[in-house]
Amino acid sequence: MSQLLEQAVGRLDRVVDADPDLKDIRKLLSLPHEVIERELTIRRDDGHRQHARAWRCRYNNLKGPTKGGVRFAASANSDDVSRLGFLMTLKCALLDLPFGGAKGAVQIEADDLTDKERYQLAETYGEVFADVLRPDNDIAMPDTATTCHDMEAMVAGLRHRANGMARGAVTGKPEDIGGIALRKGATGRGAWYILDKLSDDAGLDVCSARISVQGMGKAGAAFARCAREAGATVIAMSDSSGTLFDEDGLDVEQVLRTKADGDLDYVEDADAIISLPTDILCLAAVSDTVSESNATELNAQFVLEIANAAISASADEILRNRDIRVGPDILFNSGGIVASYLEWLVFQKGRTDSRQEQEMQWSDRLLTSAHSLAATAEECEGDWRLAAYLYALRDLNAIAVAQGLFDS
Ligand SMILES: NC(=O)c1ccc[n+]([C@@H]2O[C@H](COP(=O)([O-])OP(=O)(O)OC[C@H]3O[C@@H](n4cnc5c(N)ncnc54)[C@H](O)[C@@H]3O)[C@@H](O)[C@H]2O)c1
Repeated sequence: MSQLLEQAVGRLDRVVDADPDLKDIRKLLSLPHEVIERELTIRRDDGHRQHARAWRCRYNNLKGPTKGGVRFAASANSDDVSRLGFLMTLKCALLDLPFGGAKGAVQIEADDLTDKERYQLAETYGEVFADVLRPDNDIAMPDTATTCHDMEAMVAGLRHRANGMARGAVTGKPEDIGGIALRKGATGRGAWYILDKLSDDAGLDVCSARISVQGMGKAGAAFARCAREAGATVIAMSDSSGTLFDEDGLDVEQVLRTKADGDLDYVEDADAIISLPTDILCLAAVSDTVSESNATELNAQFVLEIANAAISASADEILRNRDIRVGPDILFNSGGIVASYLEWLVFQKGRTDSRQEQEMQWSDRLLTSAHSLAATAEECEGDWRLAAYLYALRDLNAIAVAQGLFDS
């Protein structure tokens, strides 16, 4: 097994210690169902061909068709794609969605591509995985560095390969081809919504909290906006180039506008945000941000993971010992997958509920899962990571047992 996946699956050992009945499902989840690796070729604007490795990991389909984002990243690899597919499996179980977990990636530096080349990249991903991506088998959606425009190109690619259910095989699409308005910013808004609903359990007054947000992309920006709108003070924001800080609070809209113009005036390097004194630190950038080497530097009361696998298992233990509570990724970044589920339902049902109905379904689903986590946490001395994994594993275990997958 590869290192990243091994570490992620290794976290399940604590879950089995808490509930030994889960040992069979832990074993079943230790390897992906399938990881498909293919070569993808695009024609650059100067005429030369560029080849790239592309993956689709269908980690587990106990609960239904697999679902997961597609990222374009120079650092993408099979191990990371599998780890993220594993986390998607747990997330769908915790949220009680009828999906298994998946993830896709293309190993490429997307920032180097022109708009035309980028369209071709997403379109080609759709073509190359047209035999896999179907609404009843595996459904793609946006992820790091991919947007609704990439999803539109992916739908076009599926269609080129006579995939007649292309719109149902991709969510996060623009609204004019079957996307839903609710999807925009759903991950960051969902993180804020859950934090607000669990604030009493966390011992936080979120509306008067001082908050730092690492990452100013789709998720971090939406979270920072919600925090500001609720009256919290966003004292720091960062991206890959540096950190902004103002003790009296940043003007989030102004920061995001200035970032769009490429004109930000950073006061610290990108890593500085990790150790700034704050009530809530929101990690909304990349995986593996907090490890054993910097977990002792954190100066926050509560750390919230929007980025998948932002905190390593050993860092989790350090934070636990320091009484710093962690809001785990599989709950706190689930606003996007729930919105994607509602978009997929539009294709399944052939009709769109009103925005208001969709908002209600979205918030109900998040609230139910937040309450499930809080109830399970009572068994786990308030450890939300353990509670989230315990709930998810029990759900998957019940299905596996009902399907007769384990020897009695
Ligand atoms: N957007 C979603 O719907 C969604 C859903 C679930 C999980 N996530 C996870 O949340 C994270 C962010 O997703 P996104 O969609 O906002 O991605 P994005 O690509 O839109 O934005 C990522 C942001 O992180 C910043 N960044 C990169 N390296 C950094 C560093 N070292 N320090 C500070 N900032 C850094 C980038 O500059 C950018 O602002 C990813 O890990 C993603 O997997 C996103």
